[in-house]
Amino acid sequence: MSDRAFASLIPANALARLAFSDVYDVLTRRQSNQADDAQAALGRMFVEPEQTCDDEIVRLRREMERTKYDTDGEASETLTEPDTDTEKQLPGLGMVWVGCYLLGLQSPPAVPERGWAAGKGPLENMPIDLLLYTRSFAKSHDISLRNPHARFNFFVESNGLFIIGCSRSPSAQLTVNGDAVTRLPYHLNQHSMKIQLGKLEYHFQWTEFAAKDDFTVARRRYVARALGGPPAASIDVEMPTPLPNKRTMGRWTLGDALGAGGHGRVFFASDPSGNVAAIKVVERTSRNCHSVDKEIQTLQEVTNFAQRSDDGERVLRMAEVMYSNGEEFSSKTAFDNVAIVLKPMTPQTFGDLVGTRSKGGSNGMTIEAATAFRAALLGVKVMHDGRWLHRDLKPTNIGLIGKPLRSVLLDVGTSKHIQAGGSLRPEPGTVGTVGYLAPELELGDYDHSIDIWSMSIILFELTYNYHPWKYAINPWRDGKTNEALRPSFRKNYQNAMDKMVGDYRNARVSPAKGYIHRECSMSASRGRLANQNSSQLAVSLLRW
Ligand SMILES: Nc1ncnc2c1ncn2[C@@H]1O[C@H](COP(=O)(O)OP(=O)(O)OP(=O)(O)O)[C@@H](O)[C@H]1O
Repeated sequence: MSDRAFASLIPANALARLAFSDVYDVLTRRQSNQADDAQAALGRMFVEPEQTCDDEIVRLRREMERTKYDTDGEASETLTEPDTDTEKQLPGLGMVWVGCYLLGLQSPPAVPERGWAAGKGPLENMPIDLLLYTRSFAKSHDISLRNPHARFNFFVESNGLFIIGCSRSPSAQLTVNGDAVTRLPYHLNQHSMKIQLGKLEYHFQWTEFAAKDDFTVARRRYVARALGGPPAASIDVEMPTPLPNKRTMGRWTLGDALGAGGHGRVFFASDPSGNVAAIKVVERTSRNCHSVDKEIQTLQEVTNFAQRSDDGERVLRMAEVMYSNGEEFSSKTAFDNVAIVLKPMTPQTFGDLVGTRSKGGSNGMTIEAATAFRAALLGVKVMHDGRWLHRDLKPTNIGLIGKPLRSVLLDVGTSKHIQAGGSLRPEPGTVGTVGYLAPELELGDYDHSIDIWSMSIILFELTYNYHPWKYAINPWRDGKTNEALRPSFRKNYQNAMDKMVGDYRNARVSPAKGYIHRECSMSASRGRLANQNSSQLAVSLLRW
């Protein structure tokens, strides 16, 4: 089999296997004088070097013989009582060419915009890329499909592969995994899928080569060149090759994990229409069911707010929630799964930007990171203008999507609405991530400036590629071990400030060399830090 084919279509039922063998016989018999299209179709067939005896085909042929005798008015033999002569002919009856059709970019379809056409052939006037059956086979086996019956092609926006029916007629039967496919593309988003064209059944399967980078690179080039798709560099979300071990939730098929947190795992997901989303799968138990329900309620409120006030789509939204055992948690079941569908799915996060150095050897963040940071601040502004506090900003909770990069605030399920001019009481241990949470979040009343604190630490990381201090526990929580870390924290904090102030001169000369605001001299005072200046640091970027 070609090691550069990205997918195969394997005849699954006896009729499809027999049709495959028949096509191969016909094409190889006519090989010397056949048209280029038929030659190309033959090249898309992988065939084992020797014929094999297929028991089901023996049965199929005998059944056909019997029906023929019946319709001809001759006495029929029952299938269970073959005579000895027929037994002797059995191996001959069942001998077929075994193989599959291959889809590969080195053998593109005759008309790339239409994709690989599958149907009856060979025909003089119409190129059929995947020859499923011949004209005479259709007649003798009563196959009435449209011609071509289906096509395979790539979505230009995402490079995902789809199949589409070629006729509006309800009799033009095409199903994938039992779902009827019409004139709308059906995304082939599972490693192995059952495709049925009338009486003919096939297994569609992605190959090992499809999981390699070589394939994705070649696919990008092909889609841009042959289909006039956007240049590879401007694809928002590129469809990954489906994984062999599939997991489905409703209409969604899950792919790789995008991240994991204290409350669940988040997966890439796609649906038959080619939509993509991030799905957070949370295991609900009697211990956490209230916090899960609370997170979903908050996600819904933030989504409602974002739909009204977030035109730039800078804040994550919840599209739907799926419950494995109904919305109410039942104490009879020890646990159930809740799948939260979130949009957009962002292929990257700020976690990927930390550590990327600007080209040319200068210190400081890249222009790309600076632009993304500014965009993230605008997202924070959208939330704050609507009196929402995010409360868990950190590099992995800020997604990046699109070209140019757009920043999206993720993990908004622990956000909190605040009254105008009001403050919130701390609930230590319930929200935020050590390393990014502002001291007052667990010490005293707090307001929106806790998000500015977190953004300032992210800014430091983007600029210098390391976190200014690292502790496993929060120095600003009550408790002896925690409090013992405070002198060390103050020292690290001061070092960070000194570094930033030292770089200030460069930053003023050229913003590309650093983003230190003149007034950014955060100082620790009486156990509570004045983060006013870090907020100015962030605000100054908004003006930049
Ligand atoms: N829409 C999305 N697109 C891409 N990645 C995402 C998306 N939503 C979440 N993630 C990734 O999954 C990670 C975990 O998701 P989330 O933060 O919602 O879970 P969590 O349990 O609340 O995590 P934590 O306890 O660390 O805050 C995120 O940090 C992010 O990297």
